[in-house]
Amino acid sequence: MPPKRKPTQFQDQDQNTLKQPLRKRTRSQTKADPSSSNQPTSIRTPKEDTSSREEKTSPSTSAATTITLTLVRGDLFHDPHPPPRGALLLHACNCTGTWGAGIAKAFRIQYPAAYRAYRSHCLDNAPEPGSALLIPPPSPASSSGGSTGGGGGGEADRGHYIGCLFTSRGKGKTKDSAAAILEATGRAMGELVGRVGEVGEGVTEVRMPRINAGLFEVPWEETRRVVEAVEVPAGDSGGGGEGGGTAVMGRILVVARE
Ligand SMILES: Nc1ncnc2c1ncn2[C@@H]1O[C@H](COP(=O)(O)OP(=O)(O)OC[C@H]2O[C@H](OP(=O)(O)O)[C@H](O)[C@@H]2O)[C@@H](O)[C@H]1O
Repeated sequence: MPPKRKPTQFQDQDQNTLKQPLRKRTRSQTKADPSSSNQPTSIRTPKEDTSSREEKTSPSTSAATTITLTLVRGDLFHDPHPPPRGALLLHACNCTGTWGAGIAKAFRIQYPAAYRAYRSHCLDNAPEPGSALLIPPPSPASSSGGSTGGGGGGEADRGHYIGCLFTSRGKGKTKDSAAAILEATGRAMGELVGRVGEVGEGVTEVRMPRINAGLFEVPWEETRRVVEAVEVPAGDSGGGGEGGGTAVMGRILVVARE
């Protein structure tokens, strides 16, 4: 049952001051996830001055926990430090099966096995906007097979999960409207929270770029409000590890290049 979304009770903290980048790591036992045979798991249904300081934006506190976004300036794949093993990297995807430009293209080059999993999912299952796909780290064998001009074998060593948020059916000129993208973003994030709670006990931290803010042309503030209204079930820290499970989805690092 995906977590509900609360009406946006967005409380901007000091929007214009960014502090030092995060240094903290969320360490957890990185256990192999027994339920993932390296197969992606799909889900049906359904900042601001970015100088090199961090801005914590969190919604008003209430009994229910919602996602907190922490903005840091830098490059998703390198700052504030390279993603540790078990990191979950999210990005906004179209449903057509292509990561053709922007950060999606960088993902395709650096995570060729994940790209193949995403593409197969699109071709085989025709995902709808508002769904999400959680792709576990590949096994060494599967990530060496084939490449889309990418980083090849390093993918398995890095041990990163890739999270695809299907926020628009189309891309480029056929992308969905901003309103539709925002609506799909909330649902997709909610579904991903649920999925990470079910099979993501190996996830050590979650990071993403300012999704939808570039090629999808949706103002970042709008996406941020939607994401910070997504509920995260309190207390579930996954399969007994030090991290992982639903709780890790409660604190997402947003790495903004500009
Ligand atoms: N290394 C990096 N580190 C940190 N931030 C980085 C970065 N590289 C770029 N950014 C910034 O991250 C924001 C969103 O980056 P994007 O504009 O790419 O994505 P979007 O979410 O708006 O749109 C998705 C569609 O774009 C793709 O292209 P195709 O349709 O395949 O052709 C997909 O497949 C979808 O369809 C922008 O602020 C970029 O400046």
